[in-house]
Amino acid sequence: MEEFGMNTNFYTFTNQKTLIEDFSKTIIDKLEKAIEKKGEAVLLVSGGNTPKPLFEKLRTFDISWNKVKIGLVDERWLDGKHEDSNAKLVKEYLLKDKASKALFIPLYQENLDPLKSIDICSTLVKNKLFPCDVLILGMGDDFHTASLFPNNEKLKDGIDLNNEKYCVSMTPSTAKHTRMSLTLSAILKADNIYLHIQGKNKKEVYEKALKENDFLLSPISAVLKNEKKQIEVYYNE
Ligand SMILES: O=C(O)[C@H](O)[C@@H](O)[C@H](O)[C@H](O)COP(=O)(O)O
Repeated sequence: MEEFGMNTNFYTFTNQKTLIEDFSKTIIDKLEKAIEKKGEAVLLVSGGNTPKPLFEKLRTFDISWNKVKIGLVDERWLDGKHEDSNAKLVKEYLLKDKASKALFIPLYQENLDPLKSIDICSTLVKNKLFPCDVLILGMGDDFHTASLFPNNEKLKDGIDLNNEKYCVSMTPSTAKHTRMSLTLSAILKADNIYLHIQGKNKKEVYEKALKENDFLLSPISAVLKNEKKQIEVYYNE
């Protein structure tokens, strides 16, 4: 079932399996079209639990993964071996089987202080991961997306559409670890932007976010209500 909002197309699936079947095919189609057109494709993914079955499905597709660059929409600033690292999550769930040939571009750099490395990370993301063909967001119950967290002093920079930097770093009050995140302006540069959410609770948060105009309280609302790009929302109960 499809519902069309201001800038959002909302696709509801009755279960995770049917969503993953449909969503993975949509993503693979975008990647293949990019490879056909440019000779390469860029996929940026978020962390969390929701994308795990999607990653496991994506890696089964037989496409030219050696022409796909995979990066992160955000990272907890941790060594790639730490259990909470998004790089670890991507390596464990996505960069296997057919997709093992993809080129992964990590955000975390051991010798950098994230709070002082925004310019370094922004340059890396801009030069190595953009133009971006597919960007997949998740959403927290606190209305965060990527690592753009509410009630955070750095969020203003993170969602300022005039901020030309591609990254922002913040230490959330509602989640563990200092983070490096793409900024809203970077996220909206992606050609195809998806929000992947699961469970009735997330649906309620999503519906509240559509009505919330204070983006400092609800960063996901800054994405959903943007005036530049269509957001494709994939949801199953
Ligand atoms: O690094 C992260 O934590 C993610 O990028 C984050 O934005 C995630 O997408 C949401 O927190 C949803 O996480 P779940 O899918 O686990 O609910």
